[in-house]
Amino acid sequence: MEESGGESSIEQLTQQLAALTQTVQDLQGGYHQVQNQLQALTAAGGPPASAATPPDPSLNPVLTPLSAPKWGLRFPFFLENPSPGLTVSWSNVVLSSVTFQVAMTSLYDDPKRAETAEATLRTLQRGKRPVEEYVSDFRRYASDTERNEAALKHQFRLGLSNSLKDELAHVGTYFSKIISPITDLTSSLKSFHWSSEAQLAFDELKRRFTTAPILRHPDPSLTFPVEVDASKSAIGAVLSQRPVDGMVHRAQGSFKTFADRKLCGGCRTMRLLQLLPILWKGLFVLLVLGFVVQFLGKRLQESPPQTFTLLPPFSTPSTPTCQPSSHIVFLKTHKTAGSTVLNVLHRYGDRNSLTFALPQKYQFNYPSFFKVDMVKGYDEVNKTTYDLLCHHMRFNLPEVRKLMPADSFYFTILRDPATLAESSFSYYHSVSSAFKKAPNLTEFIAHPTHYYKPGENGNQFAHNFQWFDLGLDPDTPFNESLVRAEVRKIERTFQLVLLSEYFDESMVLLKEELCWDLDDVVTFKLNAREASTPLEERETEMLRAWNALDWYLYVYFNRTFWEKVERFGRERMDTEVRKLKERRQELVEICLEGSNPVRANEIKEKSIKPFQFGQEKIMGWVVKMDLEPSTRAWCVQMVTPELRYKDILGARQFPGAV
Ligand SMILES: Nc1ncnc2c1ncn2[C@@H]1O[C@H](COP(=O)(O)OS(=O)(=O)O)[C@@H](OP(=O)(O)O)[C@H]1O
Repeated sequence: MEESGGESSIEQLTQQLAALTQTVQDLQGGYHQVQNQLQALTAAGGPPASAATPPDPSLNPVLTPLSAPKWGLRFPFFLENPSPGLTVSWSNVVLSSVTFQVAMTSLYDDPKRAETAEATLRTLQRGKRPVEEYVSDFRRYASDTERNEAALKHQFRLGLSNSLKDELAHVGTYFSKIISPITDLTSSLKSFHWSSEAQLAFDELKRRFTTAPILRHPDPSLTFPVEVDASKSAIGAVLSQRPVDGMVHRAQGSFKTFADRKLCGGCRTMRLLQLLPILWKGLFVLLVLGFVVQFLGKRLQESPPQTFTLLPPFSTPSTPTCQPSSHIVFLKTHKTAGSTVLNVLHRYGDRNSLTFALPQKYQFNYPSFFKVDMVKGYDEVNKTTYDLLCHHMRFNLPEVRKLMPADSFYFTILRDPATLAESSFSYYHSVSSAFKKAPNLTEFIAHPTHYYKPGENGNQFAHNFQWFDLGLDPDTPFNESLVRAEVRKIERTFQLVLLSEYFDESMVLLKEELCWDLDDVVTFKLNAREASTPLEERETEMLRAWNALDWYLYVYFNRTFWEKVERFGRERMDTEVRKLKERRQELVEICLEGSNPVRANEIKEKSIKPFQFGQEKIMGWVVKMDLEPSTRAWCVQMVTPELRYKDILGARQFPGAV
């Protein structure tokens, strides 16, 4: 858990518990008041108040741990009416205990509680996003009519997750039919066209989201599922019912943040919508929640902090306005600063316990097309999904979609094909048949077709390299309308295309899109060569002409990049880039010996030595030794080379695997 201010997580948890206990007392007070009013009414001969049915003592709730979480994140406990003969349940422990403390002590001894809570914590740590938050984001977008029109459409364009579709389907009987013109747009088989039907569906959806919900009484004869959710920074529970109409009816919800950052969607205060008829059960829910808070608190206190605490924080966290993304596809193109971007993703996933779709071995069988069976741990039957997919591959969208959640954020990075070709020539000289045949770069530039034959070994490195990585044919003759059509398809898939020449601006846009913090995207340059060969202007032009498909791609996304910067605001971008550079400098001074990268042989620590390949010297960094351990761990993460970090993540994700 991240520290906020000087308050420890356990102190915050204790406060949460105290607040919950207070709420329980309030509920008890409310219940007695209602009882008194009922008695007064009955004594006066008035009609019994149907909304305030007193709890039936025969409805003693039972807490049942589910064998497997049914809806991903949710949720381990159900309250049910017991069958005759059922033995002691936790609820009985809670309800018959003299004090809350006594009840908690008994609960700690229950082995099932520990198992279930641990499983919950594991699932929750994966950082999946609850449907409720998605929906509440939607509501927020939808109600802010003018300004967020584009944002709402964008949400649809990203694709709706299955759980969200489920949730939306419950909003109205014909709802799924209503939105089908929009959900169809997310199909990989169709191109994205915002039709008039989509607009109508969109308007209807918006109307439904912004109209008030209708309250109804819960049915005391039915089950009340308790949905519990927690992350490192918050915990929440919702009591709901799914009566015969099949719709989810939320009865009561509580959401508490442990620290005041970034949980905009969930910063809801306790709402007691239908308090009276469920008073008795509501009381129980809060007791359960209290125990979960205590338990998680104990766990968090026991586990070592995963994030740095002694580095000075960059700035006071701002008021949250968005929800951080944790489902991400990054197409790591070659020789485009992808390793530096990858380090950002490795660190973020590592610190937030996200799951990575990792290659079985070194790479996803590059240069073959990506396939799901190349992913470690992928289970065809259970359709495993992952939070992050970010290692080198030849892109293959239908296969990627099989294992990445529908709401994943797709992005990639491009570089001017001329400088990329210069880097590629030196790096892949020994593995590309075309490069091997050419006596030097100048000769290759002068007569590329003399050396290059399509399909020969390693020749993807020598011609329209980025086009190839994107899953397209690098030897397609240039035809503007066909190329434009392909590029538009790429644009529909990737929400953001970064440029390695504008790396800092790229990181600011990325941070903005993912709703991350500045510290998440601060980097040291990785995988850089000691020296490069400067290109003459004419050579640059010739390399761009030889790689015409890549050049078209680059020019197109250069334009969209700067349009994004315009929308972001030029001045704002300048300010953010300045902050990023300042923070990088600060971290250089904290973490590194010297401010320049060094050759591998000058780095004594084996785990951070840069991987060497090809003719050139690949540079790395020396991390200061005399740092406080958590600060040092942070610094080491920032310079850990790609393959080493991949192995660390693999070992964590598949403990015991060879
Ligand atoms: N922050 C930043 N800004 C600009 N450029 C950067 C940055 N980080 C890495 N680089 C340059 O990217 C080149 C390495 O790219 P990759 O890491 O994608 O290479 S690889 O395909 O993973 O081997 C390599 O380029 P060359 O030095 O020309 O080979 C790096 O210098």
